[in-house]
Amino acid sequence: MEDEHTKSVWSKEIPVKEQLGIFKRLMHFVMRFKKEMLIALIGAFLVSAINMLLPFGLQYFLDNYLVHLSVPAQIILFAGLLYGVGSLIKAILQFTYEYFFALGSEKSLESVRRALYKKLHTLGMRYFDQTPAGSIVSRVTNDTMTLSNFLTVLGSIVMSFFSIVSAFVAMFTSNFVAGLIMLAFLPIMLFIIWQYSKRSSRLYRNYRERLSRINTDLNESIEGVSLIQQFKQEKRMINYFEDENNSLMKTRFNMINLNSMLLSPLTSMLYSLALAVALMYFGFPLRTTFVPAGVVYAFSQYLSQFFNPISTMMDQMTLFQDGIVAGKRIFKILDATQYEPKQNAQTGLTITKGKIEFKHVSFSYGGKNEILHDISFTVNPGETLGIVGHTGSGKSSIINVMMRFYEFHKGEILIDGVNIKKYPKKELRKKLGLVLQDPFMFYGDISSNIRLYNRNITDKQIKEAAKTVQADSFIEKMPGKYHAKVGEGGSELSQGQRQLISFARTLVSDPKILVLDEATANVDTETEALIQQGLKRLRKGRTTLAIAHRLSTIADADQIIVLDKGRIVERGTHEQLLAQKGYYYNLYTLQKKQK
Ligand SMILES: Nc1ncnc2c1ncn2[C@@H]1O[C@H](COP(=O)(O)OP(=O)(O)OP(=O)(O)O)[C@@H](O)[C@H]1O
Repeated sequence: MEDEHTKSVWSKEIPVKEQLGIFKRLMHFVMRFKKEMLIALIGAFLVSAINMLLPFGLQYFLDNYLVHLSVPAQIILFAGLLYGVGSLIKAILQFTYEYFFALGSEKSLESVRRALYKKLHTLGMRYFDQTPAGSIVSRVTNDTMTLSNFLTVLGSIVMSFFSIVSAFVAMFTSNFVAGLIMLAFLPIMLFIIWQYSKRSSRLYRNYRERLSRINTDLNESIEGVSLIQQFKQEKRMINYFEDENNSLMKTRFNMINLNSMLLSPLTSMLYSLALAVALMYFGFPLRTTFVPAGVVYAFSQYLSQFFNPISTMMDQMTLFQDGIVAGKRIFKILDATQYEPKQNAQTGLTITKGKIEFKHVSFSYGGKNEILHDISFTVNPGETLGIVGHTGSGKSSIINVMMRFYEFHKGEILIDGVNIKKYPKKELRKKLGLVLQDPFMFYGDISSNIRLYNRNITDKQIKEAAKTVQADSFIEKMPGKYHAKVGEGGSELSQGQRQLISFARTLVSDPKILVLDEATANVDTETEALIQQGLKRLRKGRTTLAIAHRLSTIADADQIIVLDKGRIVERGTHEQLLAQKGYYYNLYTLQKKQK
């Protein structure tokens, strides 16, 4: 999906200086594969040299032998053989150039993709809050593909450059004055290229913008199909799409017009003109010296070696610009600075007991609006802390700072008496188990979703864990059992089943501390009972922070804190809080009435 980020990049022209900067950085990736690129460059150079030599050889043969009526058969044979060998060497060199260039380009692209993916894993939640997932996917896939075109164009530009230079060298060697006359066509060509590039880049930007709008529309109408049908929005959507589609076609049409006017016809007209001028010069009646036919032949070859690459280059100019834009968007990710909160990897500290202390913790997502204010509590090893409060009161935010998804700037969080920031990330992730309301399922099977590709976990352990959290019975009923396929996002599993699998997943990783966002929605009473039992078993012997939407589920918690607008407004056990007849009491009675 294209997005606002995309649009802003397309609608603005990138200043030349910035384009050069992007180009240099892209070349940095390419230069990692110097060996391949150097071989390709030598290949391209030699191909151009042969392109220059072959007509030269033919010119020599024409002027020295073919003009005479009787040419010895050996000479003809030798000339034919020489030309054949030359063409064969050219083909081999062409292959070498293309092969090594493709190899270098693909390796460069692979390294760009790797760098992007690696970078994404260093970025914090803040980055993902601000960047639409669709745009990230499009950066890693589409934009790197666009870079592939860009590199192909780059190769063709190098090749064209060699071809143009060698054509000129050959023309000057063959006939200096004619070469000079042909040089006059160069500024004309450059002028046409300049004019073409100005117009085509504007049209191309326009085209991409419209295409991106169509993509966004399409995406919206697929994702929101139920809403569209429910509110009878089909007609409006179709009309809107038609308008966009029409504009796209018009822009595309303008592009085709420009290309069909400027691209081939103009260059081939100029080529014919140049050829005519050359022929006129060679056949000029007042000439005192005779110009041999071979020279005329070679000249016509050199002229086509000059004009053809120019029209190819013009044709590919938009792809080149496309590559620069793709590069800009890729570097935007590589330069992002919203890193995940830092942990100290050197300390080697381990979490053994699981005591949690929040001391005057305050937190904001963007650094402006404080969401959590002065939060303090202690949870002793093995105890459960229930967190309750209205929607938006800050429950998930407490989990977010506890899990180190976001950095907090005021106060302290201690685990086993040590500042949470001092634990290596690996230790933290190992000892803190997070169970979310709607757990994510990976593409694969049930067992890989429980094991999460940790090879140290045996099948037996998986089954034990599933049994403990009561997931085993439904897994055993599935076709394929523990190897039953799980599609993208686990859509063919019910929410309750996904919950139970995620419990098993957490149980096999055996964390010291559990962080739970309690599941409530859309499960039947039977599954609810299963989930509650599973949770109870999961919590056993572990320190637990649990967000509870249904208060009955944490009635047995050792301590409950009640949040309101990011502050703790009440704390105590279920009974103590009910007796206070405050927020908790009100929430509890409200929920009872709703039942
Ligand atoms: N990623 C985020 N970026 C910016 N603000 C956020 C983000 N997540 C939550 N908030 C804001 O922080 C406040 C607290 O949200 P939080 O999700 O912690 O509430 P909650 O109590 O868990 O709500 P719920 O019960 O609906 O899940 C809300 O005002 C919300 O708009």
